[in-house]
Formats: sequence, C-alpha cells, structure tokens
Amino acid sequence: MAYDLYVVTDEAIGRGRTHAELARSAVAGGADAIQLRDKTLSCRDLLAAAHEIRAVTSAGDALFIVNDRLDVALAAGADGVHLGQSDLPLESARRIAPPGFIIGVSVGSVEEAAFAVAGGADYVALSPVFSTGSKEDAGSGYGLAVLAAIRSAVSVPVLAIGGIGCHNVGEVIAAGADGVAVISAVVGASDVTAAVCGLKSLIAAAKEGGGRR
Ligand SMILES: Cc1ncc(COP(=O)(O)OP(=O)(O)O)c(N)n1
Ligand SMILES: Cc1nc(C(=O)O)sc1CCOP(=O)(O)O
Ligand SMILES: [Mg+2]
Repeated sequence: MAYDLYVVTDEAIGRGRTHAELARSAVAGGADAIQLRDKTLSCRDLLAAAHEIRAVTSAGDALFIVNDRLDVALAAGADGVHLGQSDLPLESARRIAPPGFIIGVSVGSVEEAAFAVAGGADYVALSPVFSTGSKEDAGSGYGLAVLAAIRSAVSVPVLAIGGIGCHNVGEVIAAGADGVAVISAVVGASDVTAAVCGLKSLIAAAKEGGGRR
C-alpha cells in the first residue's frame, strides 16, 4: 500500500467544490489515497458522498478511506477507516471489519503508535506534526523528532498530518514519514490537480534523495 500522498477532503475550505469533485481532481493529480472527512453531514448524505468517492477512487486506482465512520466505510465499500484516539477502539473495529480492510490510527507518541500497531493498525499517523488551522482541537505539533522516533519504533507505514505543504514536505519525509496526509495544501488550492502533482514530485525527490522507501 503506497501512502505517499493522502488527501483528506474538506468542503469547508474546498472553494465551493464537493467532496467528490475534490477527490476527482486529487486522483487526477496522482493522489495515492483519499479520505472522506466531514463532521457536518447526516449519515445518509455522508454515505452518498462516500459512494461517489468510491467510484472516483476505484476508477483512478487510489485507496479510499473514511474518517471516523466504520459503518459508512463498510456500506460504501471503502478500503478502510481512519480512527482517532477517541473514536471506535481499534479492537472493536477489527472485529467488525472484513479481512484486508485498512484501519489507520492517529497517534501522538511512540507509546500510542506501538499500542496501535500491537492492536493491528495498518498505518499510524502522527497527528499533528505541525500546528494547523484546519482542525480546531489539533493542538500544537509534536514535531519531527517524535516522527523520527515513531518511524524507528514501528514496522507499519508512518504518516504525518498537520500543517504540511510544499514548504516543509521534504523535511517530513526526510524525518522518516512514509507519506503525508494533507487538507489545505490541496483542497484549499485553486488547482487541486496541480497541487497534488507538485506535492507528489517533492515527496518523490525527498525519498530519492534520502534513500527512503
Ligand atoms: C490520516 C489522518 N490522520 C489523522 C487524522 C485525525 O483523526 P482524528 O484524530 O480521529 O481526528 P478527526 O479527523 O476525526 O477530527 C485523520 N483524520 N486522518
Ligand atoms: C484532520 C486533521 N487531524 C489532525 C490531527 O492532529 O489529528 S490535523 C488535521 C488537519 C490537517 O489539515 P492541514 O493539512 O490543512 O493542516
Ligand atoms: Mg476521528
């Protein structure tokens, strides 16, 4: 599973574009994964958006992950779900999910990362690595040293999210991230496809330069 660039959709900063429109443009630019994240929609409307993104990601060979909602992820045939520390416990989700279903977990420390991996997480995401305005309760960033420590401690893909853009993605990869998850750097851009292309190029260069996977 390649997670180089994982785009999280957000209509609130998407310049009037829908989740599906944002996903379509991001996949066109080469996004490896799309996450549907929306705390405002009804379950029915979230499922409708999920079905649309499932169609877009299947056509474009990108992974489709749903934030928080395992029920919606399963109903839409998504590839996985992303769970935070206060969401459905990983153990409970794994008991319900089918074999091969991807479960990603937000972590803020080596300890949380090790616990998530021991519980069967398929990837972990340092959340946040830098401070961000895209999530009110994200808190200040944990930083690159914690990212490097998590990379050294676990065997699953390690992502980072929070305040990542063209200006700092290289150092995030150099610090050990296998990939990055972004919102505003892509969905806040006037040209989503070009923003994805730019980030993908920077990630590839950083991995090539640092001999990373
Ligand atoms: C890839 C990725 N990493 C972290 C998060 C944050 O998830 P969570 O801690 O559950 O917070 P909310 O996104 O639910 O507000 C994420 N969504 N995706
Ligand atoms: C969805 C999310 N979760 C975070 C966490 O720390 O748990 S930070 C974040 C938002 C990331 O947006 P941007 O790429 O615009 O900084
Ligand atoms: Mg959550």
